[in-house]
Amino acid sequence: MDPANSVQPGERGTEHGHIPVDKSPGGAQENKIEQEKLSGVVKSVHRKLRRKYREVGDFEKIWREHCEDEETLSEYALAMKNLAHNHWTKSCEGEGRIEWCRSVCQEYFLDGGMKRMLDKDEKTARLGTGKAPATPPYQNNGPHWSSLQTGRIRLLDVGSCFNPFLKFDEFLTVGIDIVPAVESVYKCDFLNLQLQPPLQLERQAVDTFLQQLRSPIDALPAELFNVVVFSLLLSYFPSPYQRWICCKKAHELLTLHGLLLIITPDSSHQNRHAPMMKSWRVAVESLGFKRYKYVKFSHMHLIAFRKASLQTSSDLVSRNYPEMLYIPQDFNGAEEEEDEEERAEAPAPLRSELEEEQLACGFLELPDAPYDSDSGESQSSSVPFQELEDPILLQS
Ligand SMILES: C[S@@+](CC[C@H](N)C(=O)[O-])C[C@H]1O[C@@H](n2cnc3c(N)ncnc32)[C@H](O)[C@@H]1O
Repeated sequence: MDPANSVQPGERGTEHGHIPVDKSPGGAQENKIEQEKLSGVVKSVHRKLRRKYREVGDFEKIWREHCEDEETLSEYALAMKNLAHNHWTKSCEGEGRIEWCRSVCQEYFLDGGMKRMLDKDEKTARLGTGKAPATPPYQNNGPHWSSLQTGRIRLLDVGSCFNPFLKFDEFLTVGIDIVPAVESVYKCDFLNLQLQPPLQLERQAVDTFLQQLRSPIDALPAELFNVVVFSLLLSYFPSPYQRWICCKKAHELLTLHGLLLIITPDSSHQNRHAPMMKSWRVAVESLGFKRYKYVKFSHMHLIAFRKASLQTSSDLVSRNYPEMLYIPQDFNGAEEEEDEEERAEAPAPLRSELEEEQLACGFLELPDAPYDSDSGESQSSSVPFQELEDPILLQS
């Protein structure tokens, strides 16, 4: 039986559908080979997109062709689902990106985090002007902070693949993907999603609207979601402009004070790509967000932004904000990509335990970044959900 085709935990109405991983010595070896094969499929799609972007330059054309390549897309979707369900269970447990998203939402919407942030904003405004704002921020036209304690948190998971949030009752989850790996995810190209005026409906009616969505989704009303998740999405795109379009759309789709959760792969030490993270922060905040949380796990950055304003302030004439959403691979030349391709095709050398762990996180690591055990020890597994000191990002 192809494990990727069996019932999985992300499916509507199913739970605990994990395929047991064969832990016998021979089985472990086979698992490893299988895992390498799967992460190879995923990585090669990313590489191919980057190569085409380098050669052709027109990201819209490349994207159109990519979305028409159904064979590659289906292979990718199956590989991704299989990796997540059957191979990332043990080694990456401390790296639970989905659990991190869940805990941030819990703290922000249900345990008073949003109220604390709004009180802080009010205090800052008071200090700035010397008087209290005419309307306290949480009584503006966004949702009253306490109203989110009833009702479910409306969550849009972009690039959902296997719908990992569906199993959590506190969310009314809408998973979208260009190639859904499970039936409960709606087919939708977020880059080309049309935005409509916001619904003028009561909460209950909005929930009903969301529960009645049908695949494919081509358009959605603005200000519909409390949370938008980009988990391992932005690095899929070869162009920073595509990442920018996504963040801008997320801003429009969120209710005031809603959260944008961005998870992006990076296996290096926290400080190695700190300038990149700072650059992302400036770009995303220019859209009307404020950073709420940041944490570095050993294989990824996890950032929560809250929509602090309905307006965006990005003046694209004075600063090239889209370019600020770069990733290290954007600067790879053809040669570096070819080297990577060759390395991927070469027979697997013997690996240390550490390298095995990195492999378990498959395609996550950035190409030039050696794993740094300091970061793993001090930032990840032991305190996975705590905000950690982030000296560089705090400097702006
Ligand atoms: C690396 S996978 C991440 C899957 C999942 N979010 C996770 O964290 O494991 C990236 C996913 O984004 C999807 N994707 C890429 N571009 C997209 C777009 N424009 N609209 C919707 N989904 C997209 C891909 O098909 C793929 O399933």
